[in-house]
Amino acid sequence: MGHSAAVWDHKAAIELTKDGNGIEQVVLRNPQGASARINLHEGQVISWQNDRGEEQLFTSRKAIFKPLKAMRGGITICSPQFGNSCSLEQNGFAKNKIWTVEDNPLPFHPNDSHGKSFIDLLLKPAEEDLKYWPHGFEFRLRVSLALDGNLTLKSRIRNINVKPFSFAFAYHTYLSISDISEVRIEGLETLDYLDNLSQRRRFTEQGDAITFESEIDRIYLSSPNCIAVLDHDRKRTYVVRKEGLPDVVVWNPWEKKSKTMADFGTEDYKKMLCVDAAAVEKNITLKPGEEWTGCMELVAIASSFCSDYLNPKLQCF
Ligand SMILES: O=P(O)(O)OC[C@H]1O[C@@H](O)[C@H](O)[C@@H](O)[C@@H]1O
Repeated sequence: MGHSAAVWDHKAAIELTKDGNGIEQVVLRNPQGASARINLHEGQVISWQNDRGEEQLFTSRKAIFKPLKAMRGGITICSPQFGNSCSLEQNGFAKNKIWTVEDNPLPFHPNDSHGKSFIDLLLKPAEEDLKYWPHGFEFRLRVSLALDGNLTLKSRIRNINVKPFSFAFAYHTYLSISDISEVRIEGLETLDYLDNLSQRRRFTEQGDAITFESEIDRIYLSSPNCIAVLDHDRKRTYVVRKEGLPDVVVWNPWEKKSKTMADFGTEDYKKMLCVDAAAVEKNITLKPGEEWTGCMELVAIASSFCSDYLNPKLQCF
Protein backbone atom coordinates (compact mmCIF):
# COMPACT_ATOMS: atom_id res chain seq x y z
CA MET A 1 0.00 0.00 0.00
CA GLY A 2 1.48 3.31 -1.05
CA HIS A 3 -0.74 5.74 0.79
CA SER A 4 -2.99 5.58 3.79
CA ALA A 5 -5.20 8.25 5.38
CA ALA A 6 -7.97 8.26 7.96
CA VAL A 7 -11.47 8.82 6.55
CA TRP A 8 -13.12 9.62 9.83
CA ASP A 9 -12.52 9.00 13.46
CA HIS A 10 -14.88 6.15 14.21
CA LYS A 11 -14.95 3.97 17.32
CA ALA A 12 -13.11 1.29 15.42
CA ALA A 13 -10.45 1.95 12.82
CA ILE A 14 -11.52 2.71 9.27
CA GLU A 15 -8.88 3.64 6.74
CA LEU A 16 -8.93 4.54 3.09
CA THR A 17 -5.96 3.20 1.18
CA LYS A 18 -4.67 3.33 -2.37
CA ASP A 19 -2.52 0.67 -3.90
CA GLY A 20 -0.14 0.88 -6.87
CA ASN A 21 -3.08 0.74 -9.33
CA GLY A 22 -4.77 3.63 -7.57
CA ILE A 23 -7.59 1.34 -6.43
CA GLU A 24 -9.20 2.87 -3.41
CA GLN A 25 -9.97 0.49 -0.63
CA VAL A 26 -11.62 0.81 2.75
CA VAL A 27 -10.22 -1.29 5.58
CA LEU A 28 -12.45 -1.96 8.60
CA ARG A 29 -10.86 -3.27 11.78
CA ASN A 30 -12.19 -4.30 15.15
CA PRO A 31 -10.31 -3.91 18.44
CA GLN A 32 -9.48 -7.66 18.45
CA GLY A 33 -7.60 -7.39 15.15
CA ALA A 34 -10.17 -8.82 12.73
CA SER A 35 -10.42 -6.90 9.47
CA ALA A 36 -12.38 -6.54 6.25
CA ARG A 37 -11.19 -4.84 3.07
CA ILE A 38 -13.60 -3.35 0.54
CA ASN A 39 -12.80 -2.20 -2.97
CA LEU A 40 -14.67 1.00 -3.76
CA HIS A 41 -14.43 0.50 -7.49
CA GLU A 42 -16.66 -2.55 -7.34
CA GLY A 43 -18.36 -2.29 -3.96
CA GLN A 44 -16.66 -5.67 -3.47
CA VAL A 45 -15.52 -7.08 -0.12
CA ILE A 46 -12.17 -8.59 -1.05
CA SER A 47 -10.98 -9.92 2.28
CA TRP A 48 -12.32 -10.82 5.70
CA GLN A 49 -9.73 -11.93 8.22
CA ASN A 50 -10.12 -13.22 11.73
CA ASP A 51 -8.07 -11.93 14.69
CA ARG A 52 -5.23 -14.33 13.80
CA GLY A 53 -4.96 -12.86 10.31
CA GLU A 54 -6.48 -15.96 8.67
CA GLU A 55 -8.41 -15.36 5.47
CA GLN A 56 -12.05 -16.38 5.67
CA LEU A 57 -12.84 -15.38 2.09
CA PHE A 58 -11.09 -16.94 -0.88
CA THR A 59 -9.07 -14.96 -3.44
CA SER A 60 -7.76 -16.72 -6.52
CA ARG A 61 -3.98 -16.63 -6.95
CA LYS A 62 -4.71 -15.62 -10.55
CA ALA A 63 -7.22 -12.91 -9.59
CA ILE A 64 -6.93 -9.77 -11.70
CA PHE A 65 -7.10 -6.53 -9.74
CA LYS A 66 -8.11 -3.71 -11.97
CA PRO A 67 -10.65 -0.93 -11.54
CA LEU A 68 -14.23 -1.55 -12.67
CA LYS A 69 -13.79 -5.31 -12.89
CA ALA A 70 -14.67 -7.48 -9.89
CA MET A 71 -11.76 -9.73 -9.02
CA ARG A 72 -12.23 -13.51 -8.63
CA GLY A 73 -12.93 -14.01 -4.96
CA GLY A 74 -14.30 -12.14 -1.94
CA ILE A 75 -17.95 -11.09 -1.97
CA THR A 76 -19.31 -9.61 -5.17
CA ILE A 77 -22.63 -7.77 -5.38
CA CYS A 78 -24.59 -9.34 -8.24
CA SER A 79 -27.47 -7.14 -9.43
CA PRO A 80 -29.70 -6.18 -11.23
CA GLN A 81 -29.48 -9.61 -12.84
CA PHE A 82 -28.04 -12.95 -11.81
CA GLY A 83 -26.67 -15.19 -14.54
CA ASN A 84 -26.79 -14.03 -18.14
CA SER A 85 -30.47 -14.24 -19.01
CA CYS A 86 -30.85 -10.70 -20.40
CA SER A 87 -28.74 -8.17 -22.23
CA LEU A 88 -26.73 -6.98 -19.21
CA GLU A 89 -23.30 -8.35 -18.37
CA GLN A 90 -23.19 -11.71 -16.50
CA ASN A 91 -24.40 -11.23 -12.90
CA GLY A 92 -25.23 -7.55 -13.49
CA PHE A 93 -23.29 -4.31 -13.52
CA ALA A 94 -23.19 -3.38 -9.81
CA LYS A 95 -19.87 -5.23 -9.43
CA ASN A 96 -18.22 -3.19 -12.15
CA LYS A 97 -19.13 0.34 -11.06
CA ILE A 98 -17.60 3.03 -8.93
CA TRP A 99 -19.21 3.25 -5.52
CA THR A 100 -18.85 6.35 -3.37
CA VAL A 101 -18.51 6.62 0.39
CA GLU A 102 -21.67 8.09 1.88
CA ASP A 103 -21.00 10.28 4.90
CA ASN A 104 -24.65 10.95 5.80
CA PRO A 105 -26.64 7.85 4.84
CA LEU A 106 -30.39 7.57 5.34
CA PRO A 107 -30.81 6.45 8.96
CA PHE A 108 -30.31 2.74 9.68
CA HIS A 109 -31.75 0.88 12.63
CA PRO A 110 -29.66 1.86 15.72
CA ASN A 111 -28.53 -1.79 16.19
CA ASP A 112 -26.94 -1.68 12.75
CA SER A 113 -24.07 0.45 13.96
CA HIS A 114 -23.85 -0.43 17.66
CA GLY A 115 -20.27 -1.49 18.53
CA LYS A 116 -19.43 -2.02 14.89
CA SER A 117 -16.90 -0.66 12.49
CA PHE A 118 -18.82 0.15 9.33
CA ILE A 119 -18.75 1.96 6.02
CA ASP A 120 -21.69 3.17 3.91
CA LEU A 121 -21.37 2.99 0.16
CA LEU A 122 -23.64 4.40 -2.51
CA LEU A 123 -24.19 3.48 -6.15
CA LYS A 124 -26.27 5.65 -8.47
CA PRO A 125 -26.60 5.22 -12.23
CA ALA A 126 -24.60 7.58 -14.41
CA GLU A 127 -26.28 9.14 -17.46
CA GLU A 128 -24.81 6.54 -19.84
CA ASP A 129 -25.87 3.61 -17.58
CA LEU A 130 -29.51 4.56 -18.16
CA LYS A 131 -29.12 3.61 -21.85
CA TYR A 132 -28.91 -0.10 -21.06
CA TRP A 133 -30.87 -0.18 -17.75
CA PRO A 134 -33.29 2.78 -17.84
CA HIS A 135 -34.25 2.88 -14.15
CA GLY A 136 -33.55 5.53 -11.56
CA PHE A 137 -32.26 3.90 -8.37
CA GLU A 138 -30.15 4.51 -5.29
CA PHE A 139 -28.29 1.47 -4.00
CA ARG A 140 -26.93 1.80 -0.47
CA LEU A 141 -24.60 -0.82 0.94
CA ARG A 142 -23.47 -0.90 4.55
CA VAL A 143 -20.55 -3.23 5.31
CA SER A 144 -19.93 -3.74 9.04
CA LEU A 145 -17.47 -5.67 11.13
CA ALA A 146 -18.68 -6.44 14.66
CA LEU A 147 -16.67 -6.79 17.87
CA ASP A 148 -16.97 -10.58 17.60
CA GLY A 149 -15.58 -10.50 14.03
CA ASN A 150 -18.90 -11.15 12.27
CA LEU A 151 -19.24 -9.48 8.88
CA THR A 152 -22.58 -8.02 7.78
CA LEU A 153 -23.62 -6.64 4.41
CA LYS A 154 -26.88 -4.72 4.28
CA SER A 155 -28.19 -3.53 0.91
CA ARG A 156 -31.00 -1.06 0.40
CA ILE A 157 -32.24 -0.39 -3.12
CA ARG A 158 -34.70 2.45 -3.66
CA ASN A 159 -36.75 3.26 -6.75
CA ILE A 160 -36.38 7.00 -7.35
CA ASN A 161 -38.10 6.88 -10.75
CA VAL A 162 -41.76 7.20 -11.78
CA LYS A 163 -41.99 3.63 -13.15
CA PRO A 164 -41.64 0.27 -11.34
CA PHE A 165 -38.59 -1.89 -12.00
CA SER A 166 -37.53 -5.45 -11.15
CA PHE A 167 -34.15 -6.93 -10.30
CA ALA A 168 -32.40 -10.06 -9.04
CA PHE A 169 -29.75 -9.95 -6.35
CA ALA A 170 -26.96 -12.11 -4.85
CA TYR A 171 -24.08 -11.70 -2.44
CA HIS A 172 -21.68 -13.89 -4.42
CA THR A 173 -19.58 -15.18 -1.50
CA TYR A 174 -16.35 -17.14 -2.00
CA LEU A 175 -15.72 -18.90 1.31
CA SER A 176 -12.15 -20.01 1.96
CA ILE A 177 -12.03 -23.74 2.77
CA SER A 178 -9.36 -26.36 3.51
CA ASP A 179 -10.43 -28.73 0.73
CA ILE A 180 -13.75 -29.13 -1.08
CA SER A 181 -13.81 -32.84 -0.19
CA GLU A 182 -13.79 -31.93 3.52
CA VAL A 183 -16.78 -29.61 3.46
CA ARG A 184 -20.51 -30.04 3.83
CA ILE A 185 -23.48 -27.69 3.90
CA GLU A 186 -26.30 -28.11 6.40
CA GLY A 187 -29.65 -26.36 6.11
CA LEU A 188 -30.48 -27.02 2.44
CA GLU A 189 -31.65 -30.64 2.83
CA THR A 190 -34.91 -31.59 1.07
CA LEU A 191 -35.26 -28.16 -0.58
CA ASP A 192 -36.19 -27.67 -4.21
CA TYR A 193 -33.44 -26.20 -6.39
CA LEU A 194 -32.96 -24.95 -9.93
CA ASP A 195 -29.95 -26.55 -11.58
CA ASN A 196 -27.95 -24.08 -13.68
CA LEU A 197 -26.15 -27.07 -15.22
CA SER A 198 -29.52 -28.33 -16.61
CA GLN A 199 -31.12 -25.14 -18.01
CA ARG A 200 -32.46 -24.28 -14.56
CA ARG A 201 -34.65 -27.38 -14.33
CA ARG A 202 -36.22 -27.92 -10.93
CA PHE A 203 -35.12 -30.82 -8.69
CA THR A 204 -35.52 -31.74 -5.01
CA GLU A 205 -32.47 -32.17 -2.77
CA GLN A 206 -32.13 -35.42 -0.81
CA GLY A 207 -32.26 -35.55 2.97
CA ASP A 208 -28.53 -35.51 3.75
CA ALA A 209 -26.15 -32.61 4.15
CA ILE A 210 -24.64 -31.54 0.82
CA THR A 211 -21.13 -32.80 0.02
CA PHE A 212 -19.09 -32.24 -3.15
CA GLU A 213 -17.50 -34.47 -5.75
CA SER A 214 -18.16 -32.62 -9.03
CA GLU A 215 -19.18 -29.26 -10.48
CA ILE A 216 -22.21 -27.70 -8.80
CA ASP A 217 -24.25 -24.63 -9.77
CA ARG A 218 -27.64 -24.60 -8.04
CA ILE A 219 -30.20 -22.12 -6.77
CA TYR A 220 -31.87 -23.52 -3.63
CA LEU A 221 -35.37 -22.08 -3.19
CA SER A 222 -37.30 -20.89 -0.13
CA SER A 223 -34.32 -21.63 2.08
CA PRO A 224 -34.09 -21.12 5.86
CA ASN A 225 -32.49 -17.89 7.06
CA CYS A 226 -29.49 -19.65 8.62
CA ILE A 227 -27.35 -22.28 6.91
CA ALA A 228 -23.97 -23.68 7.90
CA VAL A 229 -20.85 -24.64 5.96
CA LEU A 230 -18.76 -27.10 7.98
CA ASP A 231 -15.05 -27.52 7.25
CA HIS A 232 -13.75 -30.50 9.23
CA ASP A 233 -10.11 -30.19 8.31
CA ARG A 234 -9.84 -26.52 9.22
CA LYS A 235 -12.15 -27.02 12.21
CA ARG A 236 -14.20 -24.04 11.14
CA THR A 237 -17.90 -23.52 10.56
CA TYR A 238 -19.27 -20.63 8.58
CA VAL A 239 -22.82 -19.66 9.38
CA VAL A 240 -24.61 -17.66 6.69
CA ARG A 241 -27.55 -15.70 8.08
CA LYS A 242 -29.78 -13.78 5.73
CA GLU A 243 -32.90 -11.68 5.59
CA GLY A 244 -34.96 -10.60 2.55
CA LEU A 245 -33.10 -13.15 0.42
CA PRO A 246 -35.10 -16.37 -0.07
CA ASP A 247 -32.59 -18.28 -2.21
CA VAL A 248 -29.12 -19.75 -1.70
CA VAL A 249 -26.80 -20.25 -4.67
CA VAL A 250 -24.13 -22.93 -4.30
CA TRP A 251 -21.32 -22.91 -6.87
CA ASN A 252 -18.05 -24.71 -7.42
CA PRO A 253 -16.69 -24.85 -10.99
CA TRP A 254 -14.60 -28.01 -10.39
CA GLU A 255 -11.55 -28.82 -12.46
CA LYS A 256 -12.72 -28.74 -16.09
CA LYS A 257 -14.50 -25.38 -15.91
CA SER A 258 -11.64 -23.92 -13.83
CA LYS A 259 -9.35 -24.40 -16.81
CA THR A 260 -11.58 -22.16 -18.93
CA MET A 261 -11.43 -19.25 -16.46
CA ALA A 262 -8.44 -16.97 -17.06
CA ASP A 263 -8.47 -15.50 -13.56
CA PHE A 264 -8.85 -18.80 -11.70
CA GLY A 265 -6.08 -21.34 -10.97
CA THR A 266 -6.59 -24.97 -12.02
CA GLU A 267 -6.43 -26.16 -8.41
CA ASP A 268 -8.32 -23.19 -6.92
CA TYR A 269 -11.66 -25.03 -6.97
CA LYS A 270 -10.41 -27.16 -4.05
CA LYS A 271 -9.99 -24.11 -1.83
CA MET A 272 -13.29 -22.27 -2.39
CA LEU A 273 -17.02 -22.74 -2.18
CA CYS A 274 -19.47 -20.05 -3.22
CA VAL A 275 -22.54 -19.87 -1.00
CA ASP A 276 -24.61 -16.85 -1.99
CA ALA A 277 -27.54 -15.33 -0.12
CA ALA A 278 -29.74 -14.39 -3.07
CA ALA A 279 -33.08 -13.47 -4.62
CA VAL A 280 -32.92 -15.12 -8.02
CA GLU A 281 -35.95 -17.32 -8.70
CA LYS A 282 -38.38 -14.41 -8.39
CA ASN A 283 -37.29 -10.89 -9.21
CA ILE A 284 -37.91 -8.17 -6.63
CA THR A 285 -40.19 -5.42 -7.92
CA LEU A 286 -40.12 -1.89 -6.56
CA LYS A 287 -42.83 0.67 -7.24
CA PRO A 288 -41.81 4.35 -7.40
CA GLY A 289 -40.55 5.47 -3.98
CA GLU A 290 -40.31 1.92 -2.57
CA GLU A 291 -37.17 0.52 -0.95
CA TRP A 292 -36.01 -3.09 -0.60
CA THR A 293 -33.58 -4.38 2.03
CA GLY A 294 -31.49 -7.56 1.85
CA CYS A 295 -28.95 -8.60 4.52
CA MET A 296 -26.32 -11.25 4.89
CA GLU A 297 -24.30 -11.89 8.02
CA LEU A 298 -21.28 -14.21 8.04
CA VAL A 299 -20.15 -15.83 11.26
CA ALA A 300 -16.99 -17.95 11.43
CA ILE A 301 -16.89 -20.32 14.38
CA ALA A 302 -13.61 -21.93 15.35
CA SER A 303 -13.56 -25.69 15.95
CA SER A 304 -16.64 -27.77 16.41
CA PHE A 305 -20.05 -27.03 15.05
CA CYS A 306 -22.80 -25.55 17.18
CA SER A 307 -26.14 -26.72 15.77
CA ASP A 308 -28.03 -23.98 17.64
CA TYR A 309 -27.23 -21.73 14.71
CA LEU A 310 -29.63 -23.68 12.52
CA ASN A 311 -32.56 -23.29 14.88
CA PRO A 312 -35.25 -21.76 12.65
CA LYS A 313 -36.73 -19.93 15.64
CA LEU A 314 -33.50 -17.98 16.17
CA GLN A 315 -33.79 -14.32 15.26
CA CYS A 316 -31.11 -13.71 12.67
CA PHE A 317 -30.73 -9.95 12.95
O1 LIG B 1 -17.87 -15.12 -13.24
P1 LIG B 1 -18.80 -14.70 -12.15
O2 LIG B 1 -19.65 -13.52 -12.53
O3 LIG B 1 -18.09 -14.50 -10.84
O4 LIG B 1 -19.81 -15.89 -11.92
C1 LIG B 1 -19.34 -17.13 -11.57
C2 LIG B 1 -20.48 -18.11 -11.30
O5 LIG B 1 -21.26 -17.63 -10.23
C3 LIG B 1 -22.23 -18.54 -9.80
O6 LIG B 1 -22.84 -18.11 -8.63
C4 LIG B 1 -23.21 -18.77 -10.89
O7 LIG B 1 -24.26 -19.58 -10.48
C5 LIG B 1 -22.44 -19.37 -12.05
O8 LIG B 1 -23.32 -19.69 -13.10
C6 LIG B 1 -21.35 -18.42 -12.48
O9 LIG B 1 -20.61 -19.00 -13.53
